[in-house]
Amino acid sequence: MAKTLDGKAVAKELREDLAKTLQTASVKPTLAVVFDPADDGSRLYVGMKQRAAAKVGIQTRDIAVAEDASTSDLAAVVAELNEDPAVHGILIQAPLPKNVDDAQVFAMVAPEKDVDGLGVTNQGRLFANEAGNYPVAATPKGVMTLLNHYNIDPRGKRAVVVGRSQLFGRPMAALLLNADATVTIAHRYTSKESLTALLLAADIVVVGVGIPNFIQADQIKAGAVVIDVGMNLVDGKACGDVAPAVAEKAAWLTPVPGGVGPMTIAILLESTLEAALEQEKAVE
Ligand SMILES: NC(=O)C1=CN([C@@H]2O[C@H](COP(=O)(O)OP(=O)(O)OC[C@H]3O[C@@H](n4cnc5c(N)ncnc54)[C@H](OP(=O)(O)O)[C@@H]3O)[C@@H](O)[C@H]2O)C=CC1
Ligand SMILES: Nc1nc(=O)c2c([nH]1)NC[C@@H]1CN(c3ccc(C(=O)N[C@@H](CCC(=O)O)C(=O)O)cc3)C=[N+]21
Repeated sequence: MAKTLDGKAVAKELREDLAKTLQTASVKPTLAVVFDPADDGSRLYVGMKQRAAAKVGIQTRDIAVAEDASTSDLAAVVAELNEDPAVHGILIQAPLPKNVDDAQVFAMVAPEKDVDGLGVTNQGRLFANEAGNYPVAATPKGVMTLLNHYNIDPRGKRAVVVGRSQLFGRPMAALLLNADATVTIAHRYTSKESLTALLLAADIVVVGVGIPNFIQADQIKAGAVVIDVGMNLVDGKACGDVAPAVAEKAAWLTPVPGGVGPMTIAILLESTLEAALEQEKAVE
């Protein structure tokens, strides 16, 4: 039976450390959250992010986007937030309304306020494995933090990332590559046969496609580490992309809920604090 990678517990520790740091910090960070209130998921996740922020001492500012907003409407919103010295971090919660190109909006965020690391500058730094501190997408960074917590070192391991979005798959693959894993990315055009062959050879599998039970037990090598990033609502209950029976094959598995989700939120808060501290240093 797989052991649990307890994201909920690790995230709680992280948030407690942050709260402690913030008690004596010289700055009170503010995170602006740009989101589509008509999207059920966004309302739910943004609410969770705001509550977690308030608990550690990070202020949030909501910017609800109108249903008929365009990319250029968003450009004006983001430009204003970029200029506002009271805002330290800007989160563009995906997906935005249908007429908006999410990637274009990610790219408009000033790199020093891009706490989710989704803009081209910060993604470029990640892909170049640039040294130093810069924000990295919270979900993949949360996965790396969780692996590190359990002393699972990707170096020399065969890792398969399923999904290639800007939010998850691409930065996940870059982080694993930077950590010296041998990385393969699978996506919609990877045949089922190829995917199964890749998965059966993988030591570390990280899946985020948004399809319940997408990964089955007979596709997983005995003893593999399996990270379930998927977040699906089935009959009102959260479930991931990995079938429950995978727990009988894997050595380690993240639960849903209580795995990657809470890590994503904790890392976002950590990146917001880091951005605020950097910006304060810059004006001194
Ligand atoms: N727990 C958390 O903190 C987070 C959870 N999530 C969850 O992770 C999942 C993915 O999110 P996100 O990346 O934003 O979603 P996207 O819809 O942007 O991307 C989905 C990815 O899955 C790939 N895909 C779709 N169908 C298949 C298939 N049949 N075989 C292989 N690959 C496939 C797509 O491939 P292609 O590029 O070819 O279209 C795409 O790269 C969702 O369930 C989301 O809710 C996301 C972010 C954070
Ligand atoms: N710019 C941007 N950054 C994101 O990080 C981002 C985004 N856009 N768009 C949508 C996805 C989704 N996402 C989640 C975060 C936490 C949970 C989470 O904490 N989930 C709980 C369960 C929630 C429930 O019970 O329904 C858990 O896994 O334990 C889920 C999903 C962040 N995303």
